[in-house]
Amino acid sequence: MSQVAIKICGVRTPDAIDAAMRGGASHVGFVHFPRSPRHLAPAALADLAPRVPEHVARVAVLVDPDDAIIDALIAAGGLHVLQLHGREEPARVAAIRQRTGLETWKAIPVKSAADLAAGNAYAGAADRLLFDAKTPEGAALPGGMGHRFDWTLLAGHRPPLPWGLSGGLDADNVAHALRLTGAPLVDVSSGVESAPGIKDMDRIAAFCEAVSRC
Ligand SMILES: O=C(O)c1ccccc1NCC(=O)[C@H](O)[C@H](O)COP(=O)(O)O
Repeated sequence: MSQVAIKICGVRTPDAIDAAMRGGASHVGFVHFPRSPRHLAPAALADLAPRVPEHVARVAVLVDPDDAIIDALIAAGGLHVLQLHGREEPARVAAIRQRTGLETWKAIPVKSAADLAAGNAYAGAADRLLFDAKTPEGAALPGGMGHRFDWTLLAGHRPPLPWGLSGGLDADNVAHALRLTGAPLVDVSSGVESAPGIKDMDRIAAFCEAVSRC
């Protein structure tokens, strides 16, 4: 049985949550970013969140959020984790973590080896780094685009805080990614969808199955 934690990100429907639960996901991610096909407003989150069992972490994915939207999402979603996916500096991450008392993750966009080092500045500010593929300049979204980075960059990298791997993962490549990186947590969105924002239950099952075999 795999010890690797699984986050299914960008869920918008009860059946996607149920599929993630059947697959043994440890985290489900709710995206709040109006330009995203996965965007959920607080009211929609409030409808969906109770579907997630208590032992599974509800993660809000946010881009440079202000305190008001953080508070609205926490009130709506009974959140366990805030995933900051914008340009939040360490001081802002630390302030959000301190103010909310929630586990706080910082996404680190990666294209080259130099990008990995940017994560080190978040030691003491964040609870976890999420190494994700850097999306192209001018892209509509800072994540959730199915891009991957060179996973060999992570071989031998020892981040100073817990971490996870994200970006372009799917059922066919996740075992390879885990062999190369040894990631303790994997995060997927597009790779378990049939179209942007549309989760595919069979792909969720296949992804979780592939991770569980590792
Ligand atoms: O998924 C989105 O639409 C999104 C929008 C704005 C900021 C972050 C977003 N997603 C972040 C995630 O956690 C994704 O799971 C991660 O980037 C991996 O996505 P994918 O490559 O599609 O698996």
